[in-house]
Amino acid sequence: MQRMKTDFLVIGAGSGGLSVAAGAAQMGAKVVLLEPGEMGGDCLNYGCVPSKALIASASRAHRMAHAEAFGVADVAPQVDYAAAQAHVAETIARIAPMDSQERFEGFGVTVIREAGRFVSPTEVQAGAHVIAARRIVIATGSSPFVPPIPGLSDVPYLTNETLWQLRERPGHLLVIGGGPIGLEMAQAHRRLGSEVTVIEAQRALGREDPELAAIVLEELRAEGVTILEDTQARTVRGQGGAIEVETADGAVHRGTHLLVAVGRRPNIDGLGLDAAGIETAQAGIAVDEGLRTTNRRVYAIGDVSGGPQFTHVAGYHAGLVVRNALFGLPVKVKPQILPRATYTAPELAQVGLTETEARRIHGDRLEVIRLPYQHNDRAIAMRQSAGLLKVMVVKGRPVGASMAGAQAGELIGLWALALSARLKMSDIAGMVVPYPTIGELNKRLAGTYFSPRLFENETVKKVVGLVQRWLP
Ligand SMILES: Cc1cc2nc3c(=O)[nH]c(=O)nc-3n(C[C@H](O)[C@H](O)[C@H](O)COP(=O)(O)OP(=O)(O)OC[C@H]3O[C@@H](n4cnc5c(N)ncnc54)[C@H](O)[C@@H]3O)c2cc1C
Ligand SMILES: NC(=O)c1ccc[n+]([C@@H]2O[C@H](COP(=O)([O-])OP(=O)(O)OC[C@H]3O[C@@H](n4cnc5c(N)ncnc54)[C@H](O)[C@@H]3O)[C@@H](O)[C@H]2O)c1
Repeated sequence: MQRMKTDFLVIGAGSGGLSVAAGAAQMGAKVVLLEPGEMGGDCLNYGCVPSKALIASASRAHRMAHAEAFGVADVAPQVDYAAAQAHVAETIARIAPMDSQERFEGFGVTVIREAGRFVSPTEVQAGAHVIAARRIVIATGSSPFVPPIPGLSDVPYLTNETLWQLRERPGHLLVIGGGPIGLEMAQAHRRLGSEVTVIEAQRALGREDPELAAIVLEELRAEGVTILEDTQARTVRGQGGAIEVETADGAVHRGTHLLVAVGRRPNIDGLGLDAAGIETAQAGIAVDEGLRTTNRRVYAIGDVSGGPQFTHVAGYHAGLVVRNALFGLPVKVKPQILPRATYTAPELAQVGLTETEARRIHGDRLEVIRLPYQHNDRAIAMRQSAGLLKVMVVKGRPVGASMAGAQAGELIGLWALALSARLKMSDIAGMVVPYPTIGELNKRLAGTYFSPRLFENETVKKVVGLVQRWLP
């Protein structure tokens, strides 16, 4: 057994762990990083990157098939699914050097390609190494949750870990789960030419503002994705190429392939948390507002800590932990500044409070400012004018923003800044943006907040009248 000592031990080289390791090592700390699987974790290898690459292929196919309105003849795209998956693999390969062992060793990080397991409150065993560390960061992420549906384990099913190995296009893809994974992949496959049926036990995109989710669901349905809501998958049977899902209403849905996307479970098995006095909660490792576990020397970040499961959240957690552990600065997670986006077309994005949450918290003080995309010249030119922005405002400051429409994932960035920097609506209204851009929607929405105050205000009218009388 080889014994080592370090300042920082990071368990898991995904979005969160890599950010901690890079930050801490480049600021002079001694860092050991453990990873038994692929460097880069879920996001690079099985999540964000492959899904967005496949969505890009699907978007190309869709545009070819829907060009006529622009004066360009529609063509039926000849989809080579294996080549689309090769594009996915190439995208991963192009990004992988950023997360590679070599790059991190270049920062001075000791990378050990083994799984870590606590053997005491301050020590972790990884293969033939026992590493004692002053601070330990658990960043082991999450895995697809596979529900105990009778028959599921007897049929070949896909998850986000195996979908990217598929080389034959599914003739009919059945998807259990209408969350972001299910719907992003449902639309991508439909656009690449598969029949797609989504089976959702409750409401599809159930975490989102229902009015905005409806805009996305309407488009997916219009493109031919069958989305069944309030429909629970009860049993699964069949074999590769001929799979049946029976739902609670007794209906039988037949397809060639099955994708299971019903949420995630935290990667805590085999970590030996008991040996370190680390407790778990329902959704993952229990942490306080500063991401410390019940063992004060150990932090948990990213998906395994049970909060919102996004790459940018894992990265944000990493920044807080580095600040706290290296400089002793107090840190606190601010859930209200964390955005999210679902990359369907149209996109769906959220930061801060939804309308329902804001109404519950702020009651009558809440103003909801709405702006449909149909007023945006660029959206009209691109025939992408289906969409809606809603911003929740209290006393002149935004407390939440929700939107569905083209580039919503880009538009939400400004509201994420507004919430984190506590900007006022007047700051957004005062910004000048280039014409014609989709981004003008943000400024125009802020203008909509002020228009009744300026244009329907008798005092303003009197002041203007007076000033005009005195001006030469
Ligand atoms: C299909 C899909 C699409 C997604 N799309 C997006 C998106 O568009 N945008 C977005 O923000 N998020 C997206 N996500 C979520 C995002 O991938 C995760 O939130 C993010 O990867 C979490 O980072 P993490 O560091 O917590 O975990 P991960 O990135 O999963 O890294 C955890 C690492 O820990 C390793 N590990 C596990 N156990 C051990 C152990 N005992 N010892 C050492 N190492 C261990 C794992 O092998 C893994 O490499 C998507 C997820 C999926 C599944
Ligand atoms: N664009 C992005 O940022 C992005 C994309 C994909 C995934 N992610 C992350 O990954 C996480 C996991 O995504 P997900 O879509 O797997 O999970 P999810 O929890 O968001 O959605 C799963 C859905 O499956 C449904 N469900 C559960 N059991 C079912 C059953 N037996 N039959 C039918 N439906 C059932 C649930 O009601 C829920 O709507 C997301 O919450 C998100 O944090 C992010």
